[in-house]
Amino acid sequence: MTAVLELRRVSKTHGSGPTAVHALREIDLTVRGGELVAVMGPSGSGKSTLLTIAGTLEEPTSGSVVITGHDPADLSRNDRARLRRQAIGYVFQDFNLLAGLTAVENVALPLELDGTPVKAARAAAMDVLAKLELTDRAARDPDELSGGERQRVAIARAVVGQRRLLLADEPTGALDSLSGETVMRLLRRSADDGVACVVVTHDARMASWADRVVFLRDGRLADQTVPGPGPESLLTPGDGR
Ligand SMILES: Nc1ncnc2c1ncn2[C@@H]1O[C@H](COP(=O)(O)OP(=O)(O)OP(=O)(O)O)[C@@H](O)[C@H]1O
Repeated sequence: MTAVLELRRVSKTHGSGPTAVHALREIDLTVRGGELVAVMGPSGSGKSTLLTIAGTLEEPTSGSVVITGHDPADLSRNDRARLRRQAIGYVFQDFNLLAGLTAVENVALPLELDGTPVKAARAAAMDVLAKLELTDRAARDPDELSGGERQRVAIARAVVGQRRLLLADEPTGALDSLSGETVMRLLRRSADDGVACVVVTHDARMASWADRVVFLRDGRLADQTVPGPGPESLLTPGDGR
């Protein structure tokens, strides 16, 4: 499969001088369609920064980002916004579902914003919700759903349409382990359908769903492993193996 996301020597520095924070240092990372990559590392190691830069929500201080062959820095504001809407799906820990819109309206929204007629957008949204076994929750408002259901709706919204890249920041963090497994299974299924998925997680069990785990330490890519048969293989990265 071709590369969907390429980070080339990406660095991000906040501020300057002695108080500068080097959130990322010369990160090289390529994620292909069909691949699920987990990003792990201690608090403050740069995981969220990596995700927001990969999602074009923030610009690197140096280095380049290529998404489906485009460097967002070379695109006009409008084209960058289109790339963001059409090619990239985001799942955040706090879901970000809009209150006052039903589940299906939330999922259809990105398509409608992009000009898909309402009826077609709702039909596509219902298809995705059905895949996530949420058909009977489609007409509910977010506050009438459980945490796990809300997270599945957020994933449905992230994958609706022809997204090539799915970025998830601690998508299982607020969930019990059963709901967390469901979310990881969905991300796995998206990857198996050809989407490039990057998921930040603290949880080695969740990372064991990935094809590859990258470890960040102090903004550097410290290690990469392929999950073994059990999650315990991820618990001691970089231990001299
Ligand atoms: N806007 C900002 N201004 C200054 N420093 C920032 C800013 N955003 C992030 N940082 C710093 O950059 C570093 C990396 O932050 P980031 O949020 O990417 O870490 P993380 O690995 O996601 O952490 P956590 O696991 O706690 O969410 C941290 O030291 C953080 O304090």
